[in-house]
Amino acid sequence: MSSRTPNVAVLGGGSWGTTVASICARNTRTVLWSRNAAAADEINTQHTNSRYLGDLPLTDTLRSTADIAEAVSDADVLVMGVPSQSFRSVLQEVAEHVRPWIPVVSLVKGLEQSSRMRMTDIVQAVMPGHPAGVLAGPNIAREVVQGFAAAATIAMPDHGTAQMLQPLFGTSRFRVYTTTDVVGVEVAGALKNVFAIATGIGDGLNAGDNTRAMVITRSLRELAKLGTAMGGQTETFAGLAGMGDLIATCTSPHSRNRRVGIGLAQGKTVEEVCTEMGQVAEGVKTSGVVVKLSAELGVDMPIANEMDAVLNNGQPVEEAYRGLLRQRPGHEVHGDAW
Ligand SMILES: NC(=O)C1=CN([C@@H]2O[C@H](COP(=O)(O)OP(=O)(O)OC[C@H]3O[C@@H](n4cnc5c(N)ncnc54)[C@H](OP(=O)(O)O)[C@@H]3O)[C@@H](O)[C@H]2O)C=CC1
Ligand SMILES: O=C(CO)COP(=O)(O)O
Repeated sequence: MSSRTPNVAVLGGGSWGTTVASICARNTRTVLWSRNAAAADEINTQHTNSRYLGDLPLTDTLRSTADIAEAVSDADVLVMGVPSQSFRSVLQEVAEHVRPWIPVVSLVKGLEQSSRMRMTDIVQAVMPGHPAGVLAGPNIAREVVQGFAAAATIAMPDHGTAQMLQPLFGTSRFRVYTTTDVVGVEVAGALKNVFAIATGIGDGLNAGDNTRAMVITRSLRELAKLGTAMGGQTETFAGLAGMGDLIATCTSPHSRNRRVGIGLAQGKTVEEVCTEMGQVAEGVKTSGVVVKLSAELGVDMPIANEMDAVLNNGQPVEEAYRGLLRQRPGHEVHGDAW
């Protein structure tokens, strides 16, 4: 039996795909696919990805290519790091080149707009038979590349597979825990982005620390209610992928989703903020999916509803906060209202 470590292929050369690939390259042979040939070349020769991570140095053994078939041809693990709305098309493009039954790990924190599907459901639809899971947690990319201590959880349907993957993604400063709650981790990662936009609006309106804490805490409750209704485990929402990531994204100056909220509060349009950033803010598209799912499942989500109204129906941000404040607070734990 071969004792070599598994080969990893990461698809998506943005901030997070590059960061995770750089970590994996410390542990095993890793190839990063970027659709941008110049970016792939820069990673191979300069060991940087300046468009997304400035001059932060990447692991020098990380290899990058713009040829997707080459990237995955001898992969034992496939890692998906393209944004949620491109996830299906990239997977379809690569499916015929991937070895049978290798595990697929999603890094993605979003839901598909057209189908309302989670990324691991898309894996099952496009590549049935491959074990599909997710890596998520409070992980602002540039802080992870810089080597500041952080933690994430890897969720796979089978705990043995999660344990097999754990050492590929972890380092002494990037602590990777394991779980089998794929749904909980995936839903938590997608939903926190919507609430980070809400928090950013509050910050952009200079509402203060108490307001931010109120919005984060009540957001966690909405996130956990929808997450459990979708099949996630309650404990997951109090963990790294739930509360942990909600705190990081709702408070970090680096969060793209929080920056969308701040920009809206400053009078910019969603399009203006997104163009300025030049990076994905998954919460913008996830907001509409969340309200449809919550209506289908009968879960009351006042904050998410207000965000959908702001992002997709042109509601002024001040009116969103006024709308929430008009609601009478009920029982903190058992009540329906926010
Ligand atoms: N950044 C972070 O701190 C974290 C992000 N995430 C999640 O990771 C996922 C990826 O985000 P992130 O890396 O941050 O995004 P970025 O905006 O930084 O980069 C997106 C990358 O995806 C590529 N891409 C976009 N569409 C396609 C497509 N159709 N085909 C091929 N490549 C495509 C872009 O290529 P190009 O450059 O050519 O446009 C770019 O390389 C998101 O779901 C995000 O929520 C999770 C944890 C942390
Ligand atoms: O998911 C993230 C941190 O865990 C990154 O958040 P943003 O996409 O808002 O930057």
